[in-house]
Amino acid sequence: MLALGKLLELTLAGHEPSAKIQLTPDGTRLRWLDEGALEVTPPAARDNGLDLLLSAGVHGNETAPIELLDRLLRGIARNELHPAARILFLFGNPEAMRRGERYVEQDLNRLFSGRHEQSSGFEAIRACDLEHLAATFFGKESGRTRLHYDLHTAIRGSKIEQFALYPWQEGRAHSRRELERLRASGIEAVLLQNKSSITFSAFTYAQLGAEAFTLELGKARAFGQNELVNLDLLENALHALIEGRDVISGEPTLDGLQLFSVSREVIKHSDSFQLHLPADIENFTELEPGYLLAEDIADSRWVVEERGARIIFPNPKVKNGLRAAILIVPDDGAGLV
Ligand SMILES: O=C(O)CCC(=O)N[C@@H](CCC(=O)O)C(=O)O
Ligand SMILES: [Zn+2]
Repeated sequence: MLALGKLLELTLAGHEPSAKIQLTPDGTRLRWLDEGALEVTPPAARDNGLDLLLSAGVHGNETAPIELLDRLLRGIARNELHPAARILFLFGNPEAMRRGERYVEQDLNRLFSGRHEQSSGFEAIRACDLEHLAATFFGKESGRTRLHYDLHTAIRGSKIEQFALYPWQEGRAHSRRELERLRASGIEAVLLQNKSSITFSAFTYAQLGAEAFTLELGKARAFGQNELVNLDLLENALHALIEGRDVISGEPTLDGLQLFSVSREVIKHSDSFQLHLPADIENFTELEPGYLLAEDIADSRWVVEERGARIIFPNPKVKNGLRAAILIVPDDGAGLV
């Protein structure tokens, strides 16, 4: 296998490859760009016009998606997968990956869309670098298709194991076609965002015009302990995307895909913040109207008012000013185009 196919090994060891460019026997070019960043270019005759950004390890302890990208890249480097798409592989936070931690100083996935400029330190620099890598990859050329999957796993268990978060931008509708493809990739639910955000997928969606998603693929575990996370459907879909084959076999459908929208984000404002949920509560647990969800400074209270409300990503340990949970409600998909 070509040495650049071992991007994960190189990244975990903190090594730069001696050869930065390599060619597979079928003429695919691999180019190392930066720590944890590798561009794949198919031979011109096979290029189908898709620019596919695949990222994982934005949270360093979310290893199942990191291992998935490693398998894909090794498949390309072994000449087993034959790309028709241009691809940018990114391991988001190499230092956190080496430490097996979500982040080193601060959550990298809260530093995009310029937020890194108001901050400093390791993750702020990396967010700036990732923005540049993504912007350069997608380039200025119009007429190509831009797609970004930012792969994650969640801190806690979930009633719905594999789900997507679809960013939002003023004046832009969510695409039914993209959701049909996600459904065919094993994604069971999609959360349609309704305001801008400072995550990586929100950046590529709103600033770079890509179709972009955060994919949550099960519970975070250490390297080598992901046998309970079944990514077969997604992996097959990514093979198809990479090789320019249809992901959807048969009639496209949204049947079986649950849609939700954000009702409210619970923001932690102070050290007095208290979240009134059991520590082991699962994502997508339903909460009854009237339930006292959280309390914070100056007697502020979060009481559930919505019918059919569910909770995701509850985390009272986030830094002040950040999202400590999301209350979501079912969505009928009327806004899809
Ligand atoms: O399990 C949790 O509490 C967090 C899981 C996680 O890392 N989720 C992403 C979602 C990003 C998005 O909102 O698109 C995150 O919080 O960064
Ligand atoms: Zn994550």
